[in-house]
Amino acid sequence: MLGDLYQAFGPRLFYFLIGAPIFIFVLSKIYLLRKRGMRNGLKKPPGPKGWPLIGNLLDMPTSNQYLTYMDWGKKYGDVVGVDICGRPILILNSRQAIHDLLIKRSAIYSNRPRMELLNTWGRWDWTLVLMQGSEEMHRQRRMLGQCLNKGMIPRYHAAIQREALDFCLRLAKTPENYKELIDHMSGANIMMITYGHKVKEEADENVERVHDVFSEFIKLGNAGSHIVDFFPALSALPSWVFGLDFAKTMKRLASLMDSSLIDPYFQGIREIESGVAKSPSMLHTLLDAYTQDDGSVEHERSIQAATGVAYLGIALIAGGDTTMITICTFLLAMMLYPEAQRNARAEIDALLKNERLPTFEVRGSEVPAIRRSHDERSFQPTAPLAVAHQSTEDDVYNGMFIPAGTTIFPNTWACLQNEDDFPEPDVFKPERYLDGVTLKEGSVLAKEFAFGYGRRVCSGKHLADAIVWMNLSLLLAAFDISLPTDKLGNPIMPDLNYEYGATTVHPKPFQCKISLRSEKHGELLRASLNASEGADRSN
Ligand code: HEM
Repeated sequence: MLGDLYQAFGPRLFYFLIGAPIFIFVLSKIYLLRKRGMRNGLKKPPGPKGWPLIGNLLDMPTSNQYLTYMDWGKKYGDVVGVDICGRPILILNSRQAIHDLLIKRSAIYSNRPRMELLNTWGRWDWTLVLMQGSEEMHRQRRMLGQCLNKGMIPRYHAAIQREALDFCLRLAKTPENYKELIDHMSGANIMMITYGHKVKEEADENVERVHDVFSEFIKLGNAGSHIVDFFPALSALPSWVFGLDFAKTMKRLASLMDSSLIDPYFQGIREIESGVAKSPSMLHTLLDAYTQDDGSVEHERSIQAATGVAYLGIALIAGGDTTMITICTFLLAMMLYPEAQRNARAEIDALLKNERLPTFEVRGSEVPAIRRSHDERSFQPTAPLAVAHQSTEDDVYNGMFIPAGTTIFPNTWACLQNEDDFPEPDVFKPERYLDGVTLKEGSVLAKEFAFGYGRRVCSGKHLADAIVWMNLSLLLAAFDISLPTDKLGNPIMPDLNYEYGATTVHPKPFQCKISLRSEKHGELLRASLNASEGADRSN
C-alpha cells in the first residue's frame, strides 16, 4: 500500500505526506508537555535557558554529567530545572533538597523514568533497578528485603569472610592482578549468596555472562539518553533503523538478559535438588517462603527476577562493579595517604595484637579505625548521580512547580563535595569521623549517600556494607599498600581522573604495590581460611 502511494505521488510528495503528520505530532506533544510544566503564579525551577522546542537538549553534557550539574548548582541554586523536548528534569545538588523530596516525599518521588530502549529492545523490563512503580516492583523489593535485610546479613558472614580470606591469599601471590581478584571475589560472593552456587576457579559461565551484559550495556552510552527514550513511539520501528551495529548490540543484550533471568535460577534449583548448593542463599529463603503445598512455587517469575537482579549486580549498579570500585578507591587512598594507613593499622594492632585477623565479631566490639576508613566515602562516590528517580504527582517545592513525570537526578557527587559538610572533600580523611572533630553536627556519614535515597534505596545496602567492611579490614590488617616506584625510585602516581560510564565512575587502571606485612600475616590468613572451610564442610 505504501509502495502504491509512493508510485502515485512521487518521492517528494510521498515523504511530505508521511513526514508532516509525524512532525506535527512531535510538535504538539512537546507543546503539551511544556504547557503541563507551567502553573499560574508558580515559578519553574531555575536553570539554563534552552531553545524553543528542543529546550536544553544542546546544553546537556555528554560526559561526567555530575560535574556540569554541580556547576549549574553554583549558578542557579541547589535545585536546577532543565527540559529536553518538553520533558522536565530536576537536578538536586544538595543534601537538603534530596532529603526534602526523595526521602520526606518519597511516596511521590520513587518511580523510575521509563527507559524505553533498555526495557523494550534490551529486555531489561524484569529488572527492579529500572522498574516503574507497580505491584511487581513492590513484590521484588519485598523479596529482596526478606533475604537481605539487616537482620539476615549475619547468616552470610561466614561466606563473606571465606571469600575475603581467599581473595587476600590470592592477592598475596599475584598482587598485580588485584582488579581481577576483586572481581572474582565479588562474583563468588554474589553467586554464593544469591544461589548457593560455588563459582569455578577459572571462567565460571555465570560470571562471564554478567561481564558480557556489562560490555554490551556500556556500548549504549548513557542509559536513558537515546532518542527512543525521549520518543517511546519510535520503539515500534525495527532497531536496525538506528544502525546495524546498534541492532546487533540490542539483540545480543536481549538474549543475554533472557538467559540471566532463567539460567542461573534453574541451575540453582538443580544444585539444591542434588544437594550441591550451599545454604543459606536468597534462593533457599525464597523457595522456602513461596513453595506451596502442591509443590508449585508462587510468584516464581518474581523470584527469578529478584535473584536475577542481585546476580546481575555483579557488574552493574547493584553489586560487584560498585564493590570493585569501592575497594579500588580504598587501595588508591591507602597508597596516597600512608599516614591514614599507619594510624588505622596501629589501632588494629593494639586491639588484635597481630595474633588475630579482623572478623565480624570485632566489628560488633568496634575497631574505630576500620569503621572510620570504611565510613570515609566522600573521597570518591561510586554512583555520582545514583539512579534517576521520577515523580508521580504534581508538586510544589519552595514555590517551584514540579510537574508529575519529572525525572530527578540526585547529585550525590555535589553533596559530597560540599565543603560545609565535608571540609577538604577530595582528601581521604577518616579522622573527620572522630567524634566532634570536623564533621558538623547534624551531618550524615558520607557512606549514607552511597546507596541512594528513599523508597528506591539500594536493596543490597547491608550486604554490600558487610562485604566491603570485611575486605577493607583484612587489607588494612594484613597488607602494606604503597605507591610503586620506577627504576630511579620515583613514585609512580596514579591518574585520579575517574571515568563515568552509564551509572558508576571507574578509576583508570593503576599500579599498586601490595605486599603481606609479614609471613605471620600470611599464616594467619591461611589458618583462618582453613578454619572457615573446615566449618563449612562440617555444616
Ligand atoms: C558498594 C556496593 C553498592 C553500591 C554503592 C550500591 C549503590 C546503589 C545505588 C546508588 C542505587 C540507586 C538507589 C536510588 O535509586 O536512589 C542502587 C540500587 C539498587 N541496588 Fe545497589 N549498590 C551496591 C551493592 C548492591 C548489592 C550487593 C545488591 C544486591 C545484592 C544491590 C542491589 C540493588 C538493587 C536491586 C537496586 C535497585 C533498587 C530499586 O530500584 O528499587 N546493590 N544501588
